[in-house]
Amino acid sequence: MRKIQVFDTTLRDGEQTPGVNLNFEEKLQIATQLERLGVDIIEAGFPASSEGDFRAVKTIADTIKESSVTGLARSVKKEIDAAWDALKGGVEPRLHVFIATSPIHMKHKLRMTEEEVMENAVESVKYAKTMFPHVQWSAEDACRSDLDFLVRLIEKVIDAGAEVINLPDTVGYITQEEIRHRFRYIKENVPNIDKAILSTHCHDDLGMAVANSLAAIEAGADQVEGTINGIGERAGNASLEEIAVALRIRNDFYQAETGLQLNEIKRTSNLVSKLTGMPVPNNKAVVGDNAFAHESGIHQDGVLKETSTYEIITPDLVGVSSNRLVLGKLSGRHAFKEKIESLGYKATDEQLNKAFKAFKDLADKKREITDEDIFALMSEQKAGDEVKYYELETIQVTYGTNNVTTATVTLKNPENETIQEAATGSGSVEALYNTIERMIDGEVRLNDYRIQSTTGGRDALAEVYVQIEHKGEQVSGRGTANDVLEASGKAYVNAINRALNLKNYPKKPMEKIHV
Ligand SMILES: CC(=O)SCCNC(=O)CCNC(=O)[C@H](O)C(C)(C)COP(=O)(O)OP(=O)(O)OC[C@H]1O[C@@H](n2cnc3c(N)ncnc32)[C@H](O)[C@@H]1OP(=O)(O)O
Ligand SMILES: CC(C)C(=O)C(=O)O
Ligand SMILES: [Mg+2]
Repeated sequence: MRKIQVFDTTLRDGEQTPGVNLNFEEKLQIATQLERLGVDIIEAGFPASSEGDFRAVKTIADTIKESSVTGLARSVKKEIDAAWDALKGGVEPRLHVFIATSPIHMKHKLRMTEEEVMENAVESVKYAKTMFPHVQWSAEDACRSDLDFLVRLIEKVIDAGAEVINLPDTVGYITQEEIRHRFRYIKENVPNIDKAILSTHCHDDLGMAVANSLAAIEAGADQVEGTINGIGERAGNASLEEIAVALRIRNDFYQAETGLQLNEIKRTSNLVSKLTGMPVPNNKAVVGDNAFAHESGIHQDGVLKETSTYEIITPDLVGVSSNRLVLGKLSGRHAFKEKIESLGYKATDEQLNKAFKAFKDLADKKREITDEDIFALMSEQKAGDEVKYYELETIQVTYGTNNVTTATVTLKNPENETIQEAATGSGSVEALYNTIERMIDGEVRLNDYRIQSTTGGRDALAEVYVQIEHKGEQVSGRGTANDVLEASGKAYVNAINRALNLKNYPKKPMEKIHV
């Protein structure tokens, strides 16, 4: 299997992300994790750009032992000197020096001719080689540069001592077909190309950075450059974690692999996200929160039967502890059953069907159903196995700071008749409970009332717990609903029914159980 060198530029190009500014300690922390991840080369910064970056590159070079550390410099002697000062204490110091080679950049930015660029590039590589054992040379904007100019230039730069030739797609412009053609053309036409390796460095302006990097690897690039989470200048760089995982999962196709410890990927991604303040989108490949989450019933059923039906990457491969079945309105019975069993509930088919219906009703109102929601729902279901003498049908409460609070309730009574009543109270819950008390047989004494939300978030369920005394029985009841008053009403009626169950109250004429 071909080995692809991984060149990580999270600390240099990644730091060029608008809004990202890593301090010295943060850079060192990320470099240490990159070393653990097993990247071959860490580009730690641009030593001549500031004192802070110089210090960070120097400390990283002096500290990191398992990866080679490099720093970027323009084709300018004093920047190469600064890079040497920062990098010389490291293991096999390596310089990354660059100059732009496209007509647009040469004419408008550098204001140099092809000959001047060539002379400058060769001189800077020769100069760097007087100090550095390893020199990488980059043709900035290579993917918009004239190919025959590049062929002539690369030959000379290799003769000057560059051992890595990087051909960046600086502005994220190229397509896969074109990048393959470029890399093959350079390989076939630069006479001394076997003295160097080719590197690819793609940007994501058209969302093709990873695809283009893989295409360049297909066409002979032996080094790939990118950043963790794809951060970087403008739309960012190629995501190294995506490339490494694509090479592993599709090594049947690419016949190439990196030496990364893939199970360090998630941890590295989290660290970079935290320290740069750049959130990872939930749907991001490999490291997004949803990368191993399954929402719909058909997918969940498939995954429960055999994960490979819908997962081409196993979560543990990239350091994610497990996949996640997200329960929501598109989930099916298999996933629901798996969830309630994992929470310790056993259910007959009939109980499962009832609970599943209640779950679907809830999922229609709530985006994601959490374990706490399932607990609440299942404890209601258990209560649901008892006879429901009274069934709450509708509640209407009018409350105003200057009005008397009034509740109107519709109930189904033990005779299966629908009855309605209204009463007032000093607050909504009191009005509600006064009303219900008027509608049932016997007095109710409320001993305890507690309310809590099952989860965080505005759409969390309210769970109400009550303790009452009714017909000489001390019982508790629970109710769960999106609305606090509905949950309060349900808890109260639930407790009343429990008391009646304990009393073996006469059965309803036609038992009808709602869930
Ligand atoms: C594609 C990339 O990502 S390249 C890396 C980009 N990263 C950075 O620029 C971050 C660090 N940069 C810096 O701190 C500063 O830009 C410095 C210290 C490098 C230079 O700062 P200044 O001297 O103030 O120049 P400034 O940045 O305004 O302009 C860039 C100059 O470098 C020249 N230049 C650009 N690339 C190169 C190069 N590879 N080699 C030589 N000169 C170059 C430009 O033509 C321009 O020259 P001019 O002043 O004669 O017009
Ligand atoms: C400095 C070079 C390698 C670069 O970042 C680019 O061209 O995108
Ligand atoms: Mg770049």
